[in-house]
Amino acid sequence: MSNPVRIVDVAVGILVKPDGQFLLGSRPAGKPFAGFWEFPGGKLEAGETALAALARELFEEMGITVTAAHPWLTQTFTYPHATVRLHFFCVTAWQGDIQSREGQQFAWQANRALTVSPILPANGPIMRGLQLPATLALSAVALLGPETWLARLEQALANGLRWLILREPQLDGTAYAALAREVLQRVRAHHAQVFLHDQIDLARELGADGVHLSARTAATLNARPRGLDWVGASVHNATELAQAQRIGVDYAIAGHVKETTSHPGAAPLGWTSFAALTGQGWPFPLYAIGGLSPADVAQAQTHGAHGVALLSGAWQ
Ligand SMILES: Nc1nc2c([nH]c(=O)n2[C@@H]2O[C@H](COP(=O)(O)OP(=O)(O)OP(=O)(O)O)[C@@H](O)[C@H]2O)c(=O)[nH]1
Ligand SMILES: [Mg+2]
Repeated sequence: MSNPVRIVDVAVGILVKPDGQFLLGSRPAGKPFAGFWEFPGGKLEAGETALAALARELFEEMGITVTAAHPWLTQTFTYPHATVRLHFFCVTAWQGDIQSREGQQFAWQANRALTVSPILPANGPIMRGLQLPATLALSAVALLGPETWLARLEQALANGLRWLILREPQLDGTAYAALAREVLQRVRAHHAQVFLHDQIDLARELGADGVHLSARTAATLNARPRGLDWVGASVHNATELAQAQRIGVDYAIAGHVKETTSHPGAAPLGWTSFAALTGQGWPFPLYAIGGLSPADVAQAQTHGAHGVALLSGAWQ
């Protein structure tokens, strides 16, 4: 008789400092993968929620009391010894000094400059997800006209804009390609990243950082487009999220959350339905979109988002 696969639920905490550094700990001797680096956390007990397990484990392992944490993403990974479902949380505030209660070492790490290794095998996509900024901007040529928007773009770059999706469905192929060339040149000077919208071949040709897929285009793909660093998708429901997962996106944008002038008449999801979607546990970070501003980041995160995607809100 074959046993059904038993899934071990694990709550994992990514302690993040305001400067973006996060904490890794070394796995104590005697456990599987001893000496590997991981985020603190451990298995859920019977009847326990992931958030309660997180608080208990972080207190047991490091003596801190979690005071602010939001769900981030969920990864399922099969090891030789077990299949684990890792419920990752971003922990942004805690009380107490971090103590090594299990003989583990701790190290604050900066993304893309890890000084410790090896990391637990399941955690690769996590490191990538941690590179994503809290706000993504969508271009607004249609809204503001090319000159005003390019001027606002310069301003936003000077103010720290890092990721831009160039989405201008009103432009024909030639005009879009010309804009993409211009924007890539400007944005590069600021070490920000540009994603082209639905234009996979053009993104490769121009060396853009990635492609952002409409839900409609994502639905036509069987696999992640090759040769691009980043692939994201827009989604509106669980079916589209499942398709995004199938093709292996790095992030998704879900909405729209509030009423927005760009989708007049379409009923907004609202935060409750948004949280129900994120709560299904997707293996990539999710951004909320639709009538949002940078001030909505914290609220989006309490509803399971990584951050917010902004259209008009990015250019004010
Ligand atoms: N804590 C933690 N566990 C992870 C991470 N990534 C990952 O694959 N795991 C896996 O999750 C599983 C459970 O984690 P754990 O060993 O910390 O569980 P625990 O604290 O309850 O330990 P215990 O059973 O000895 O009491 C292990 O199979 C571990 O390999 C991670 O970043 N942090
Ligand atoms: Mg543990």
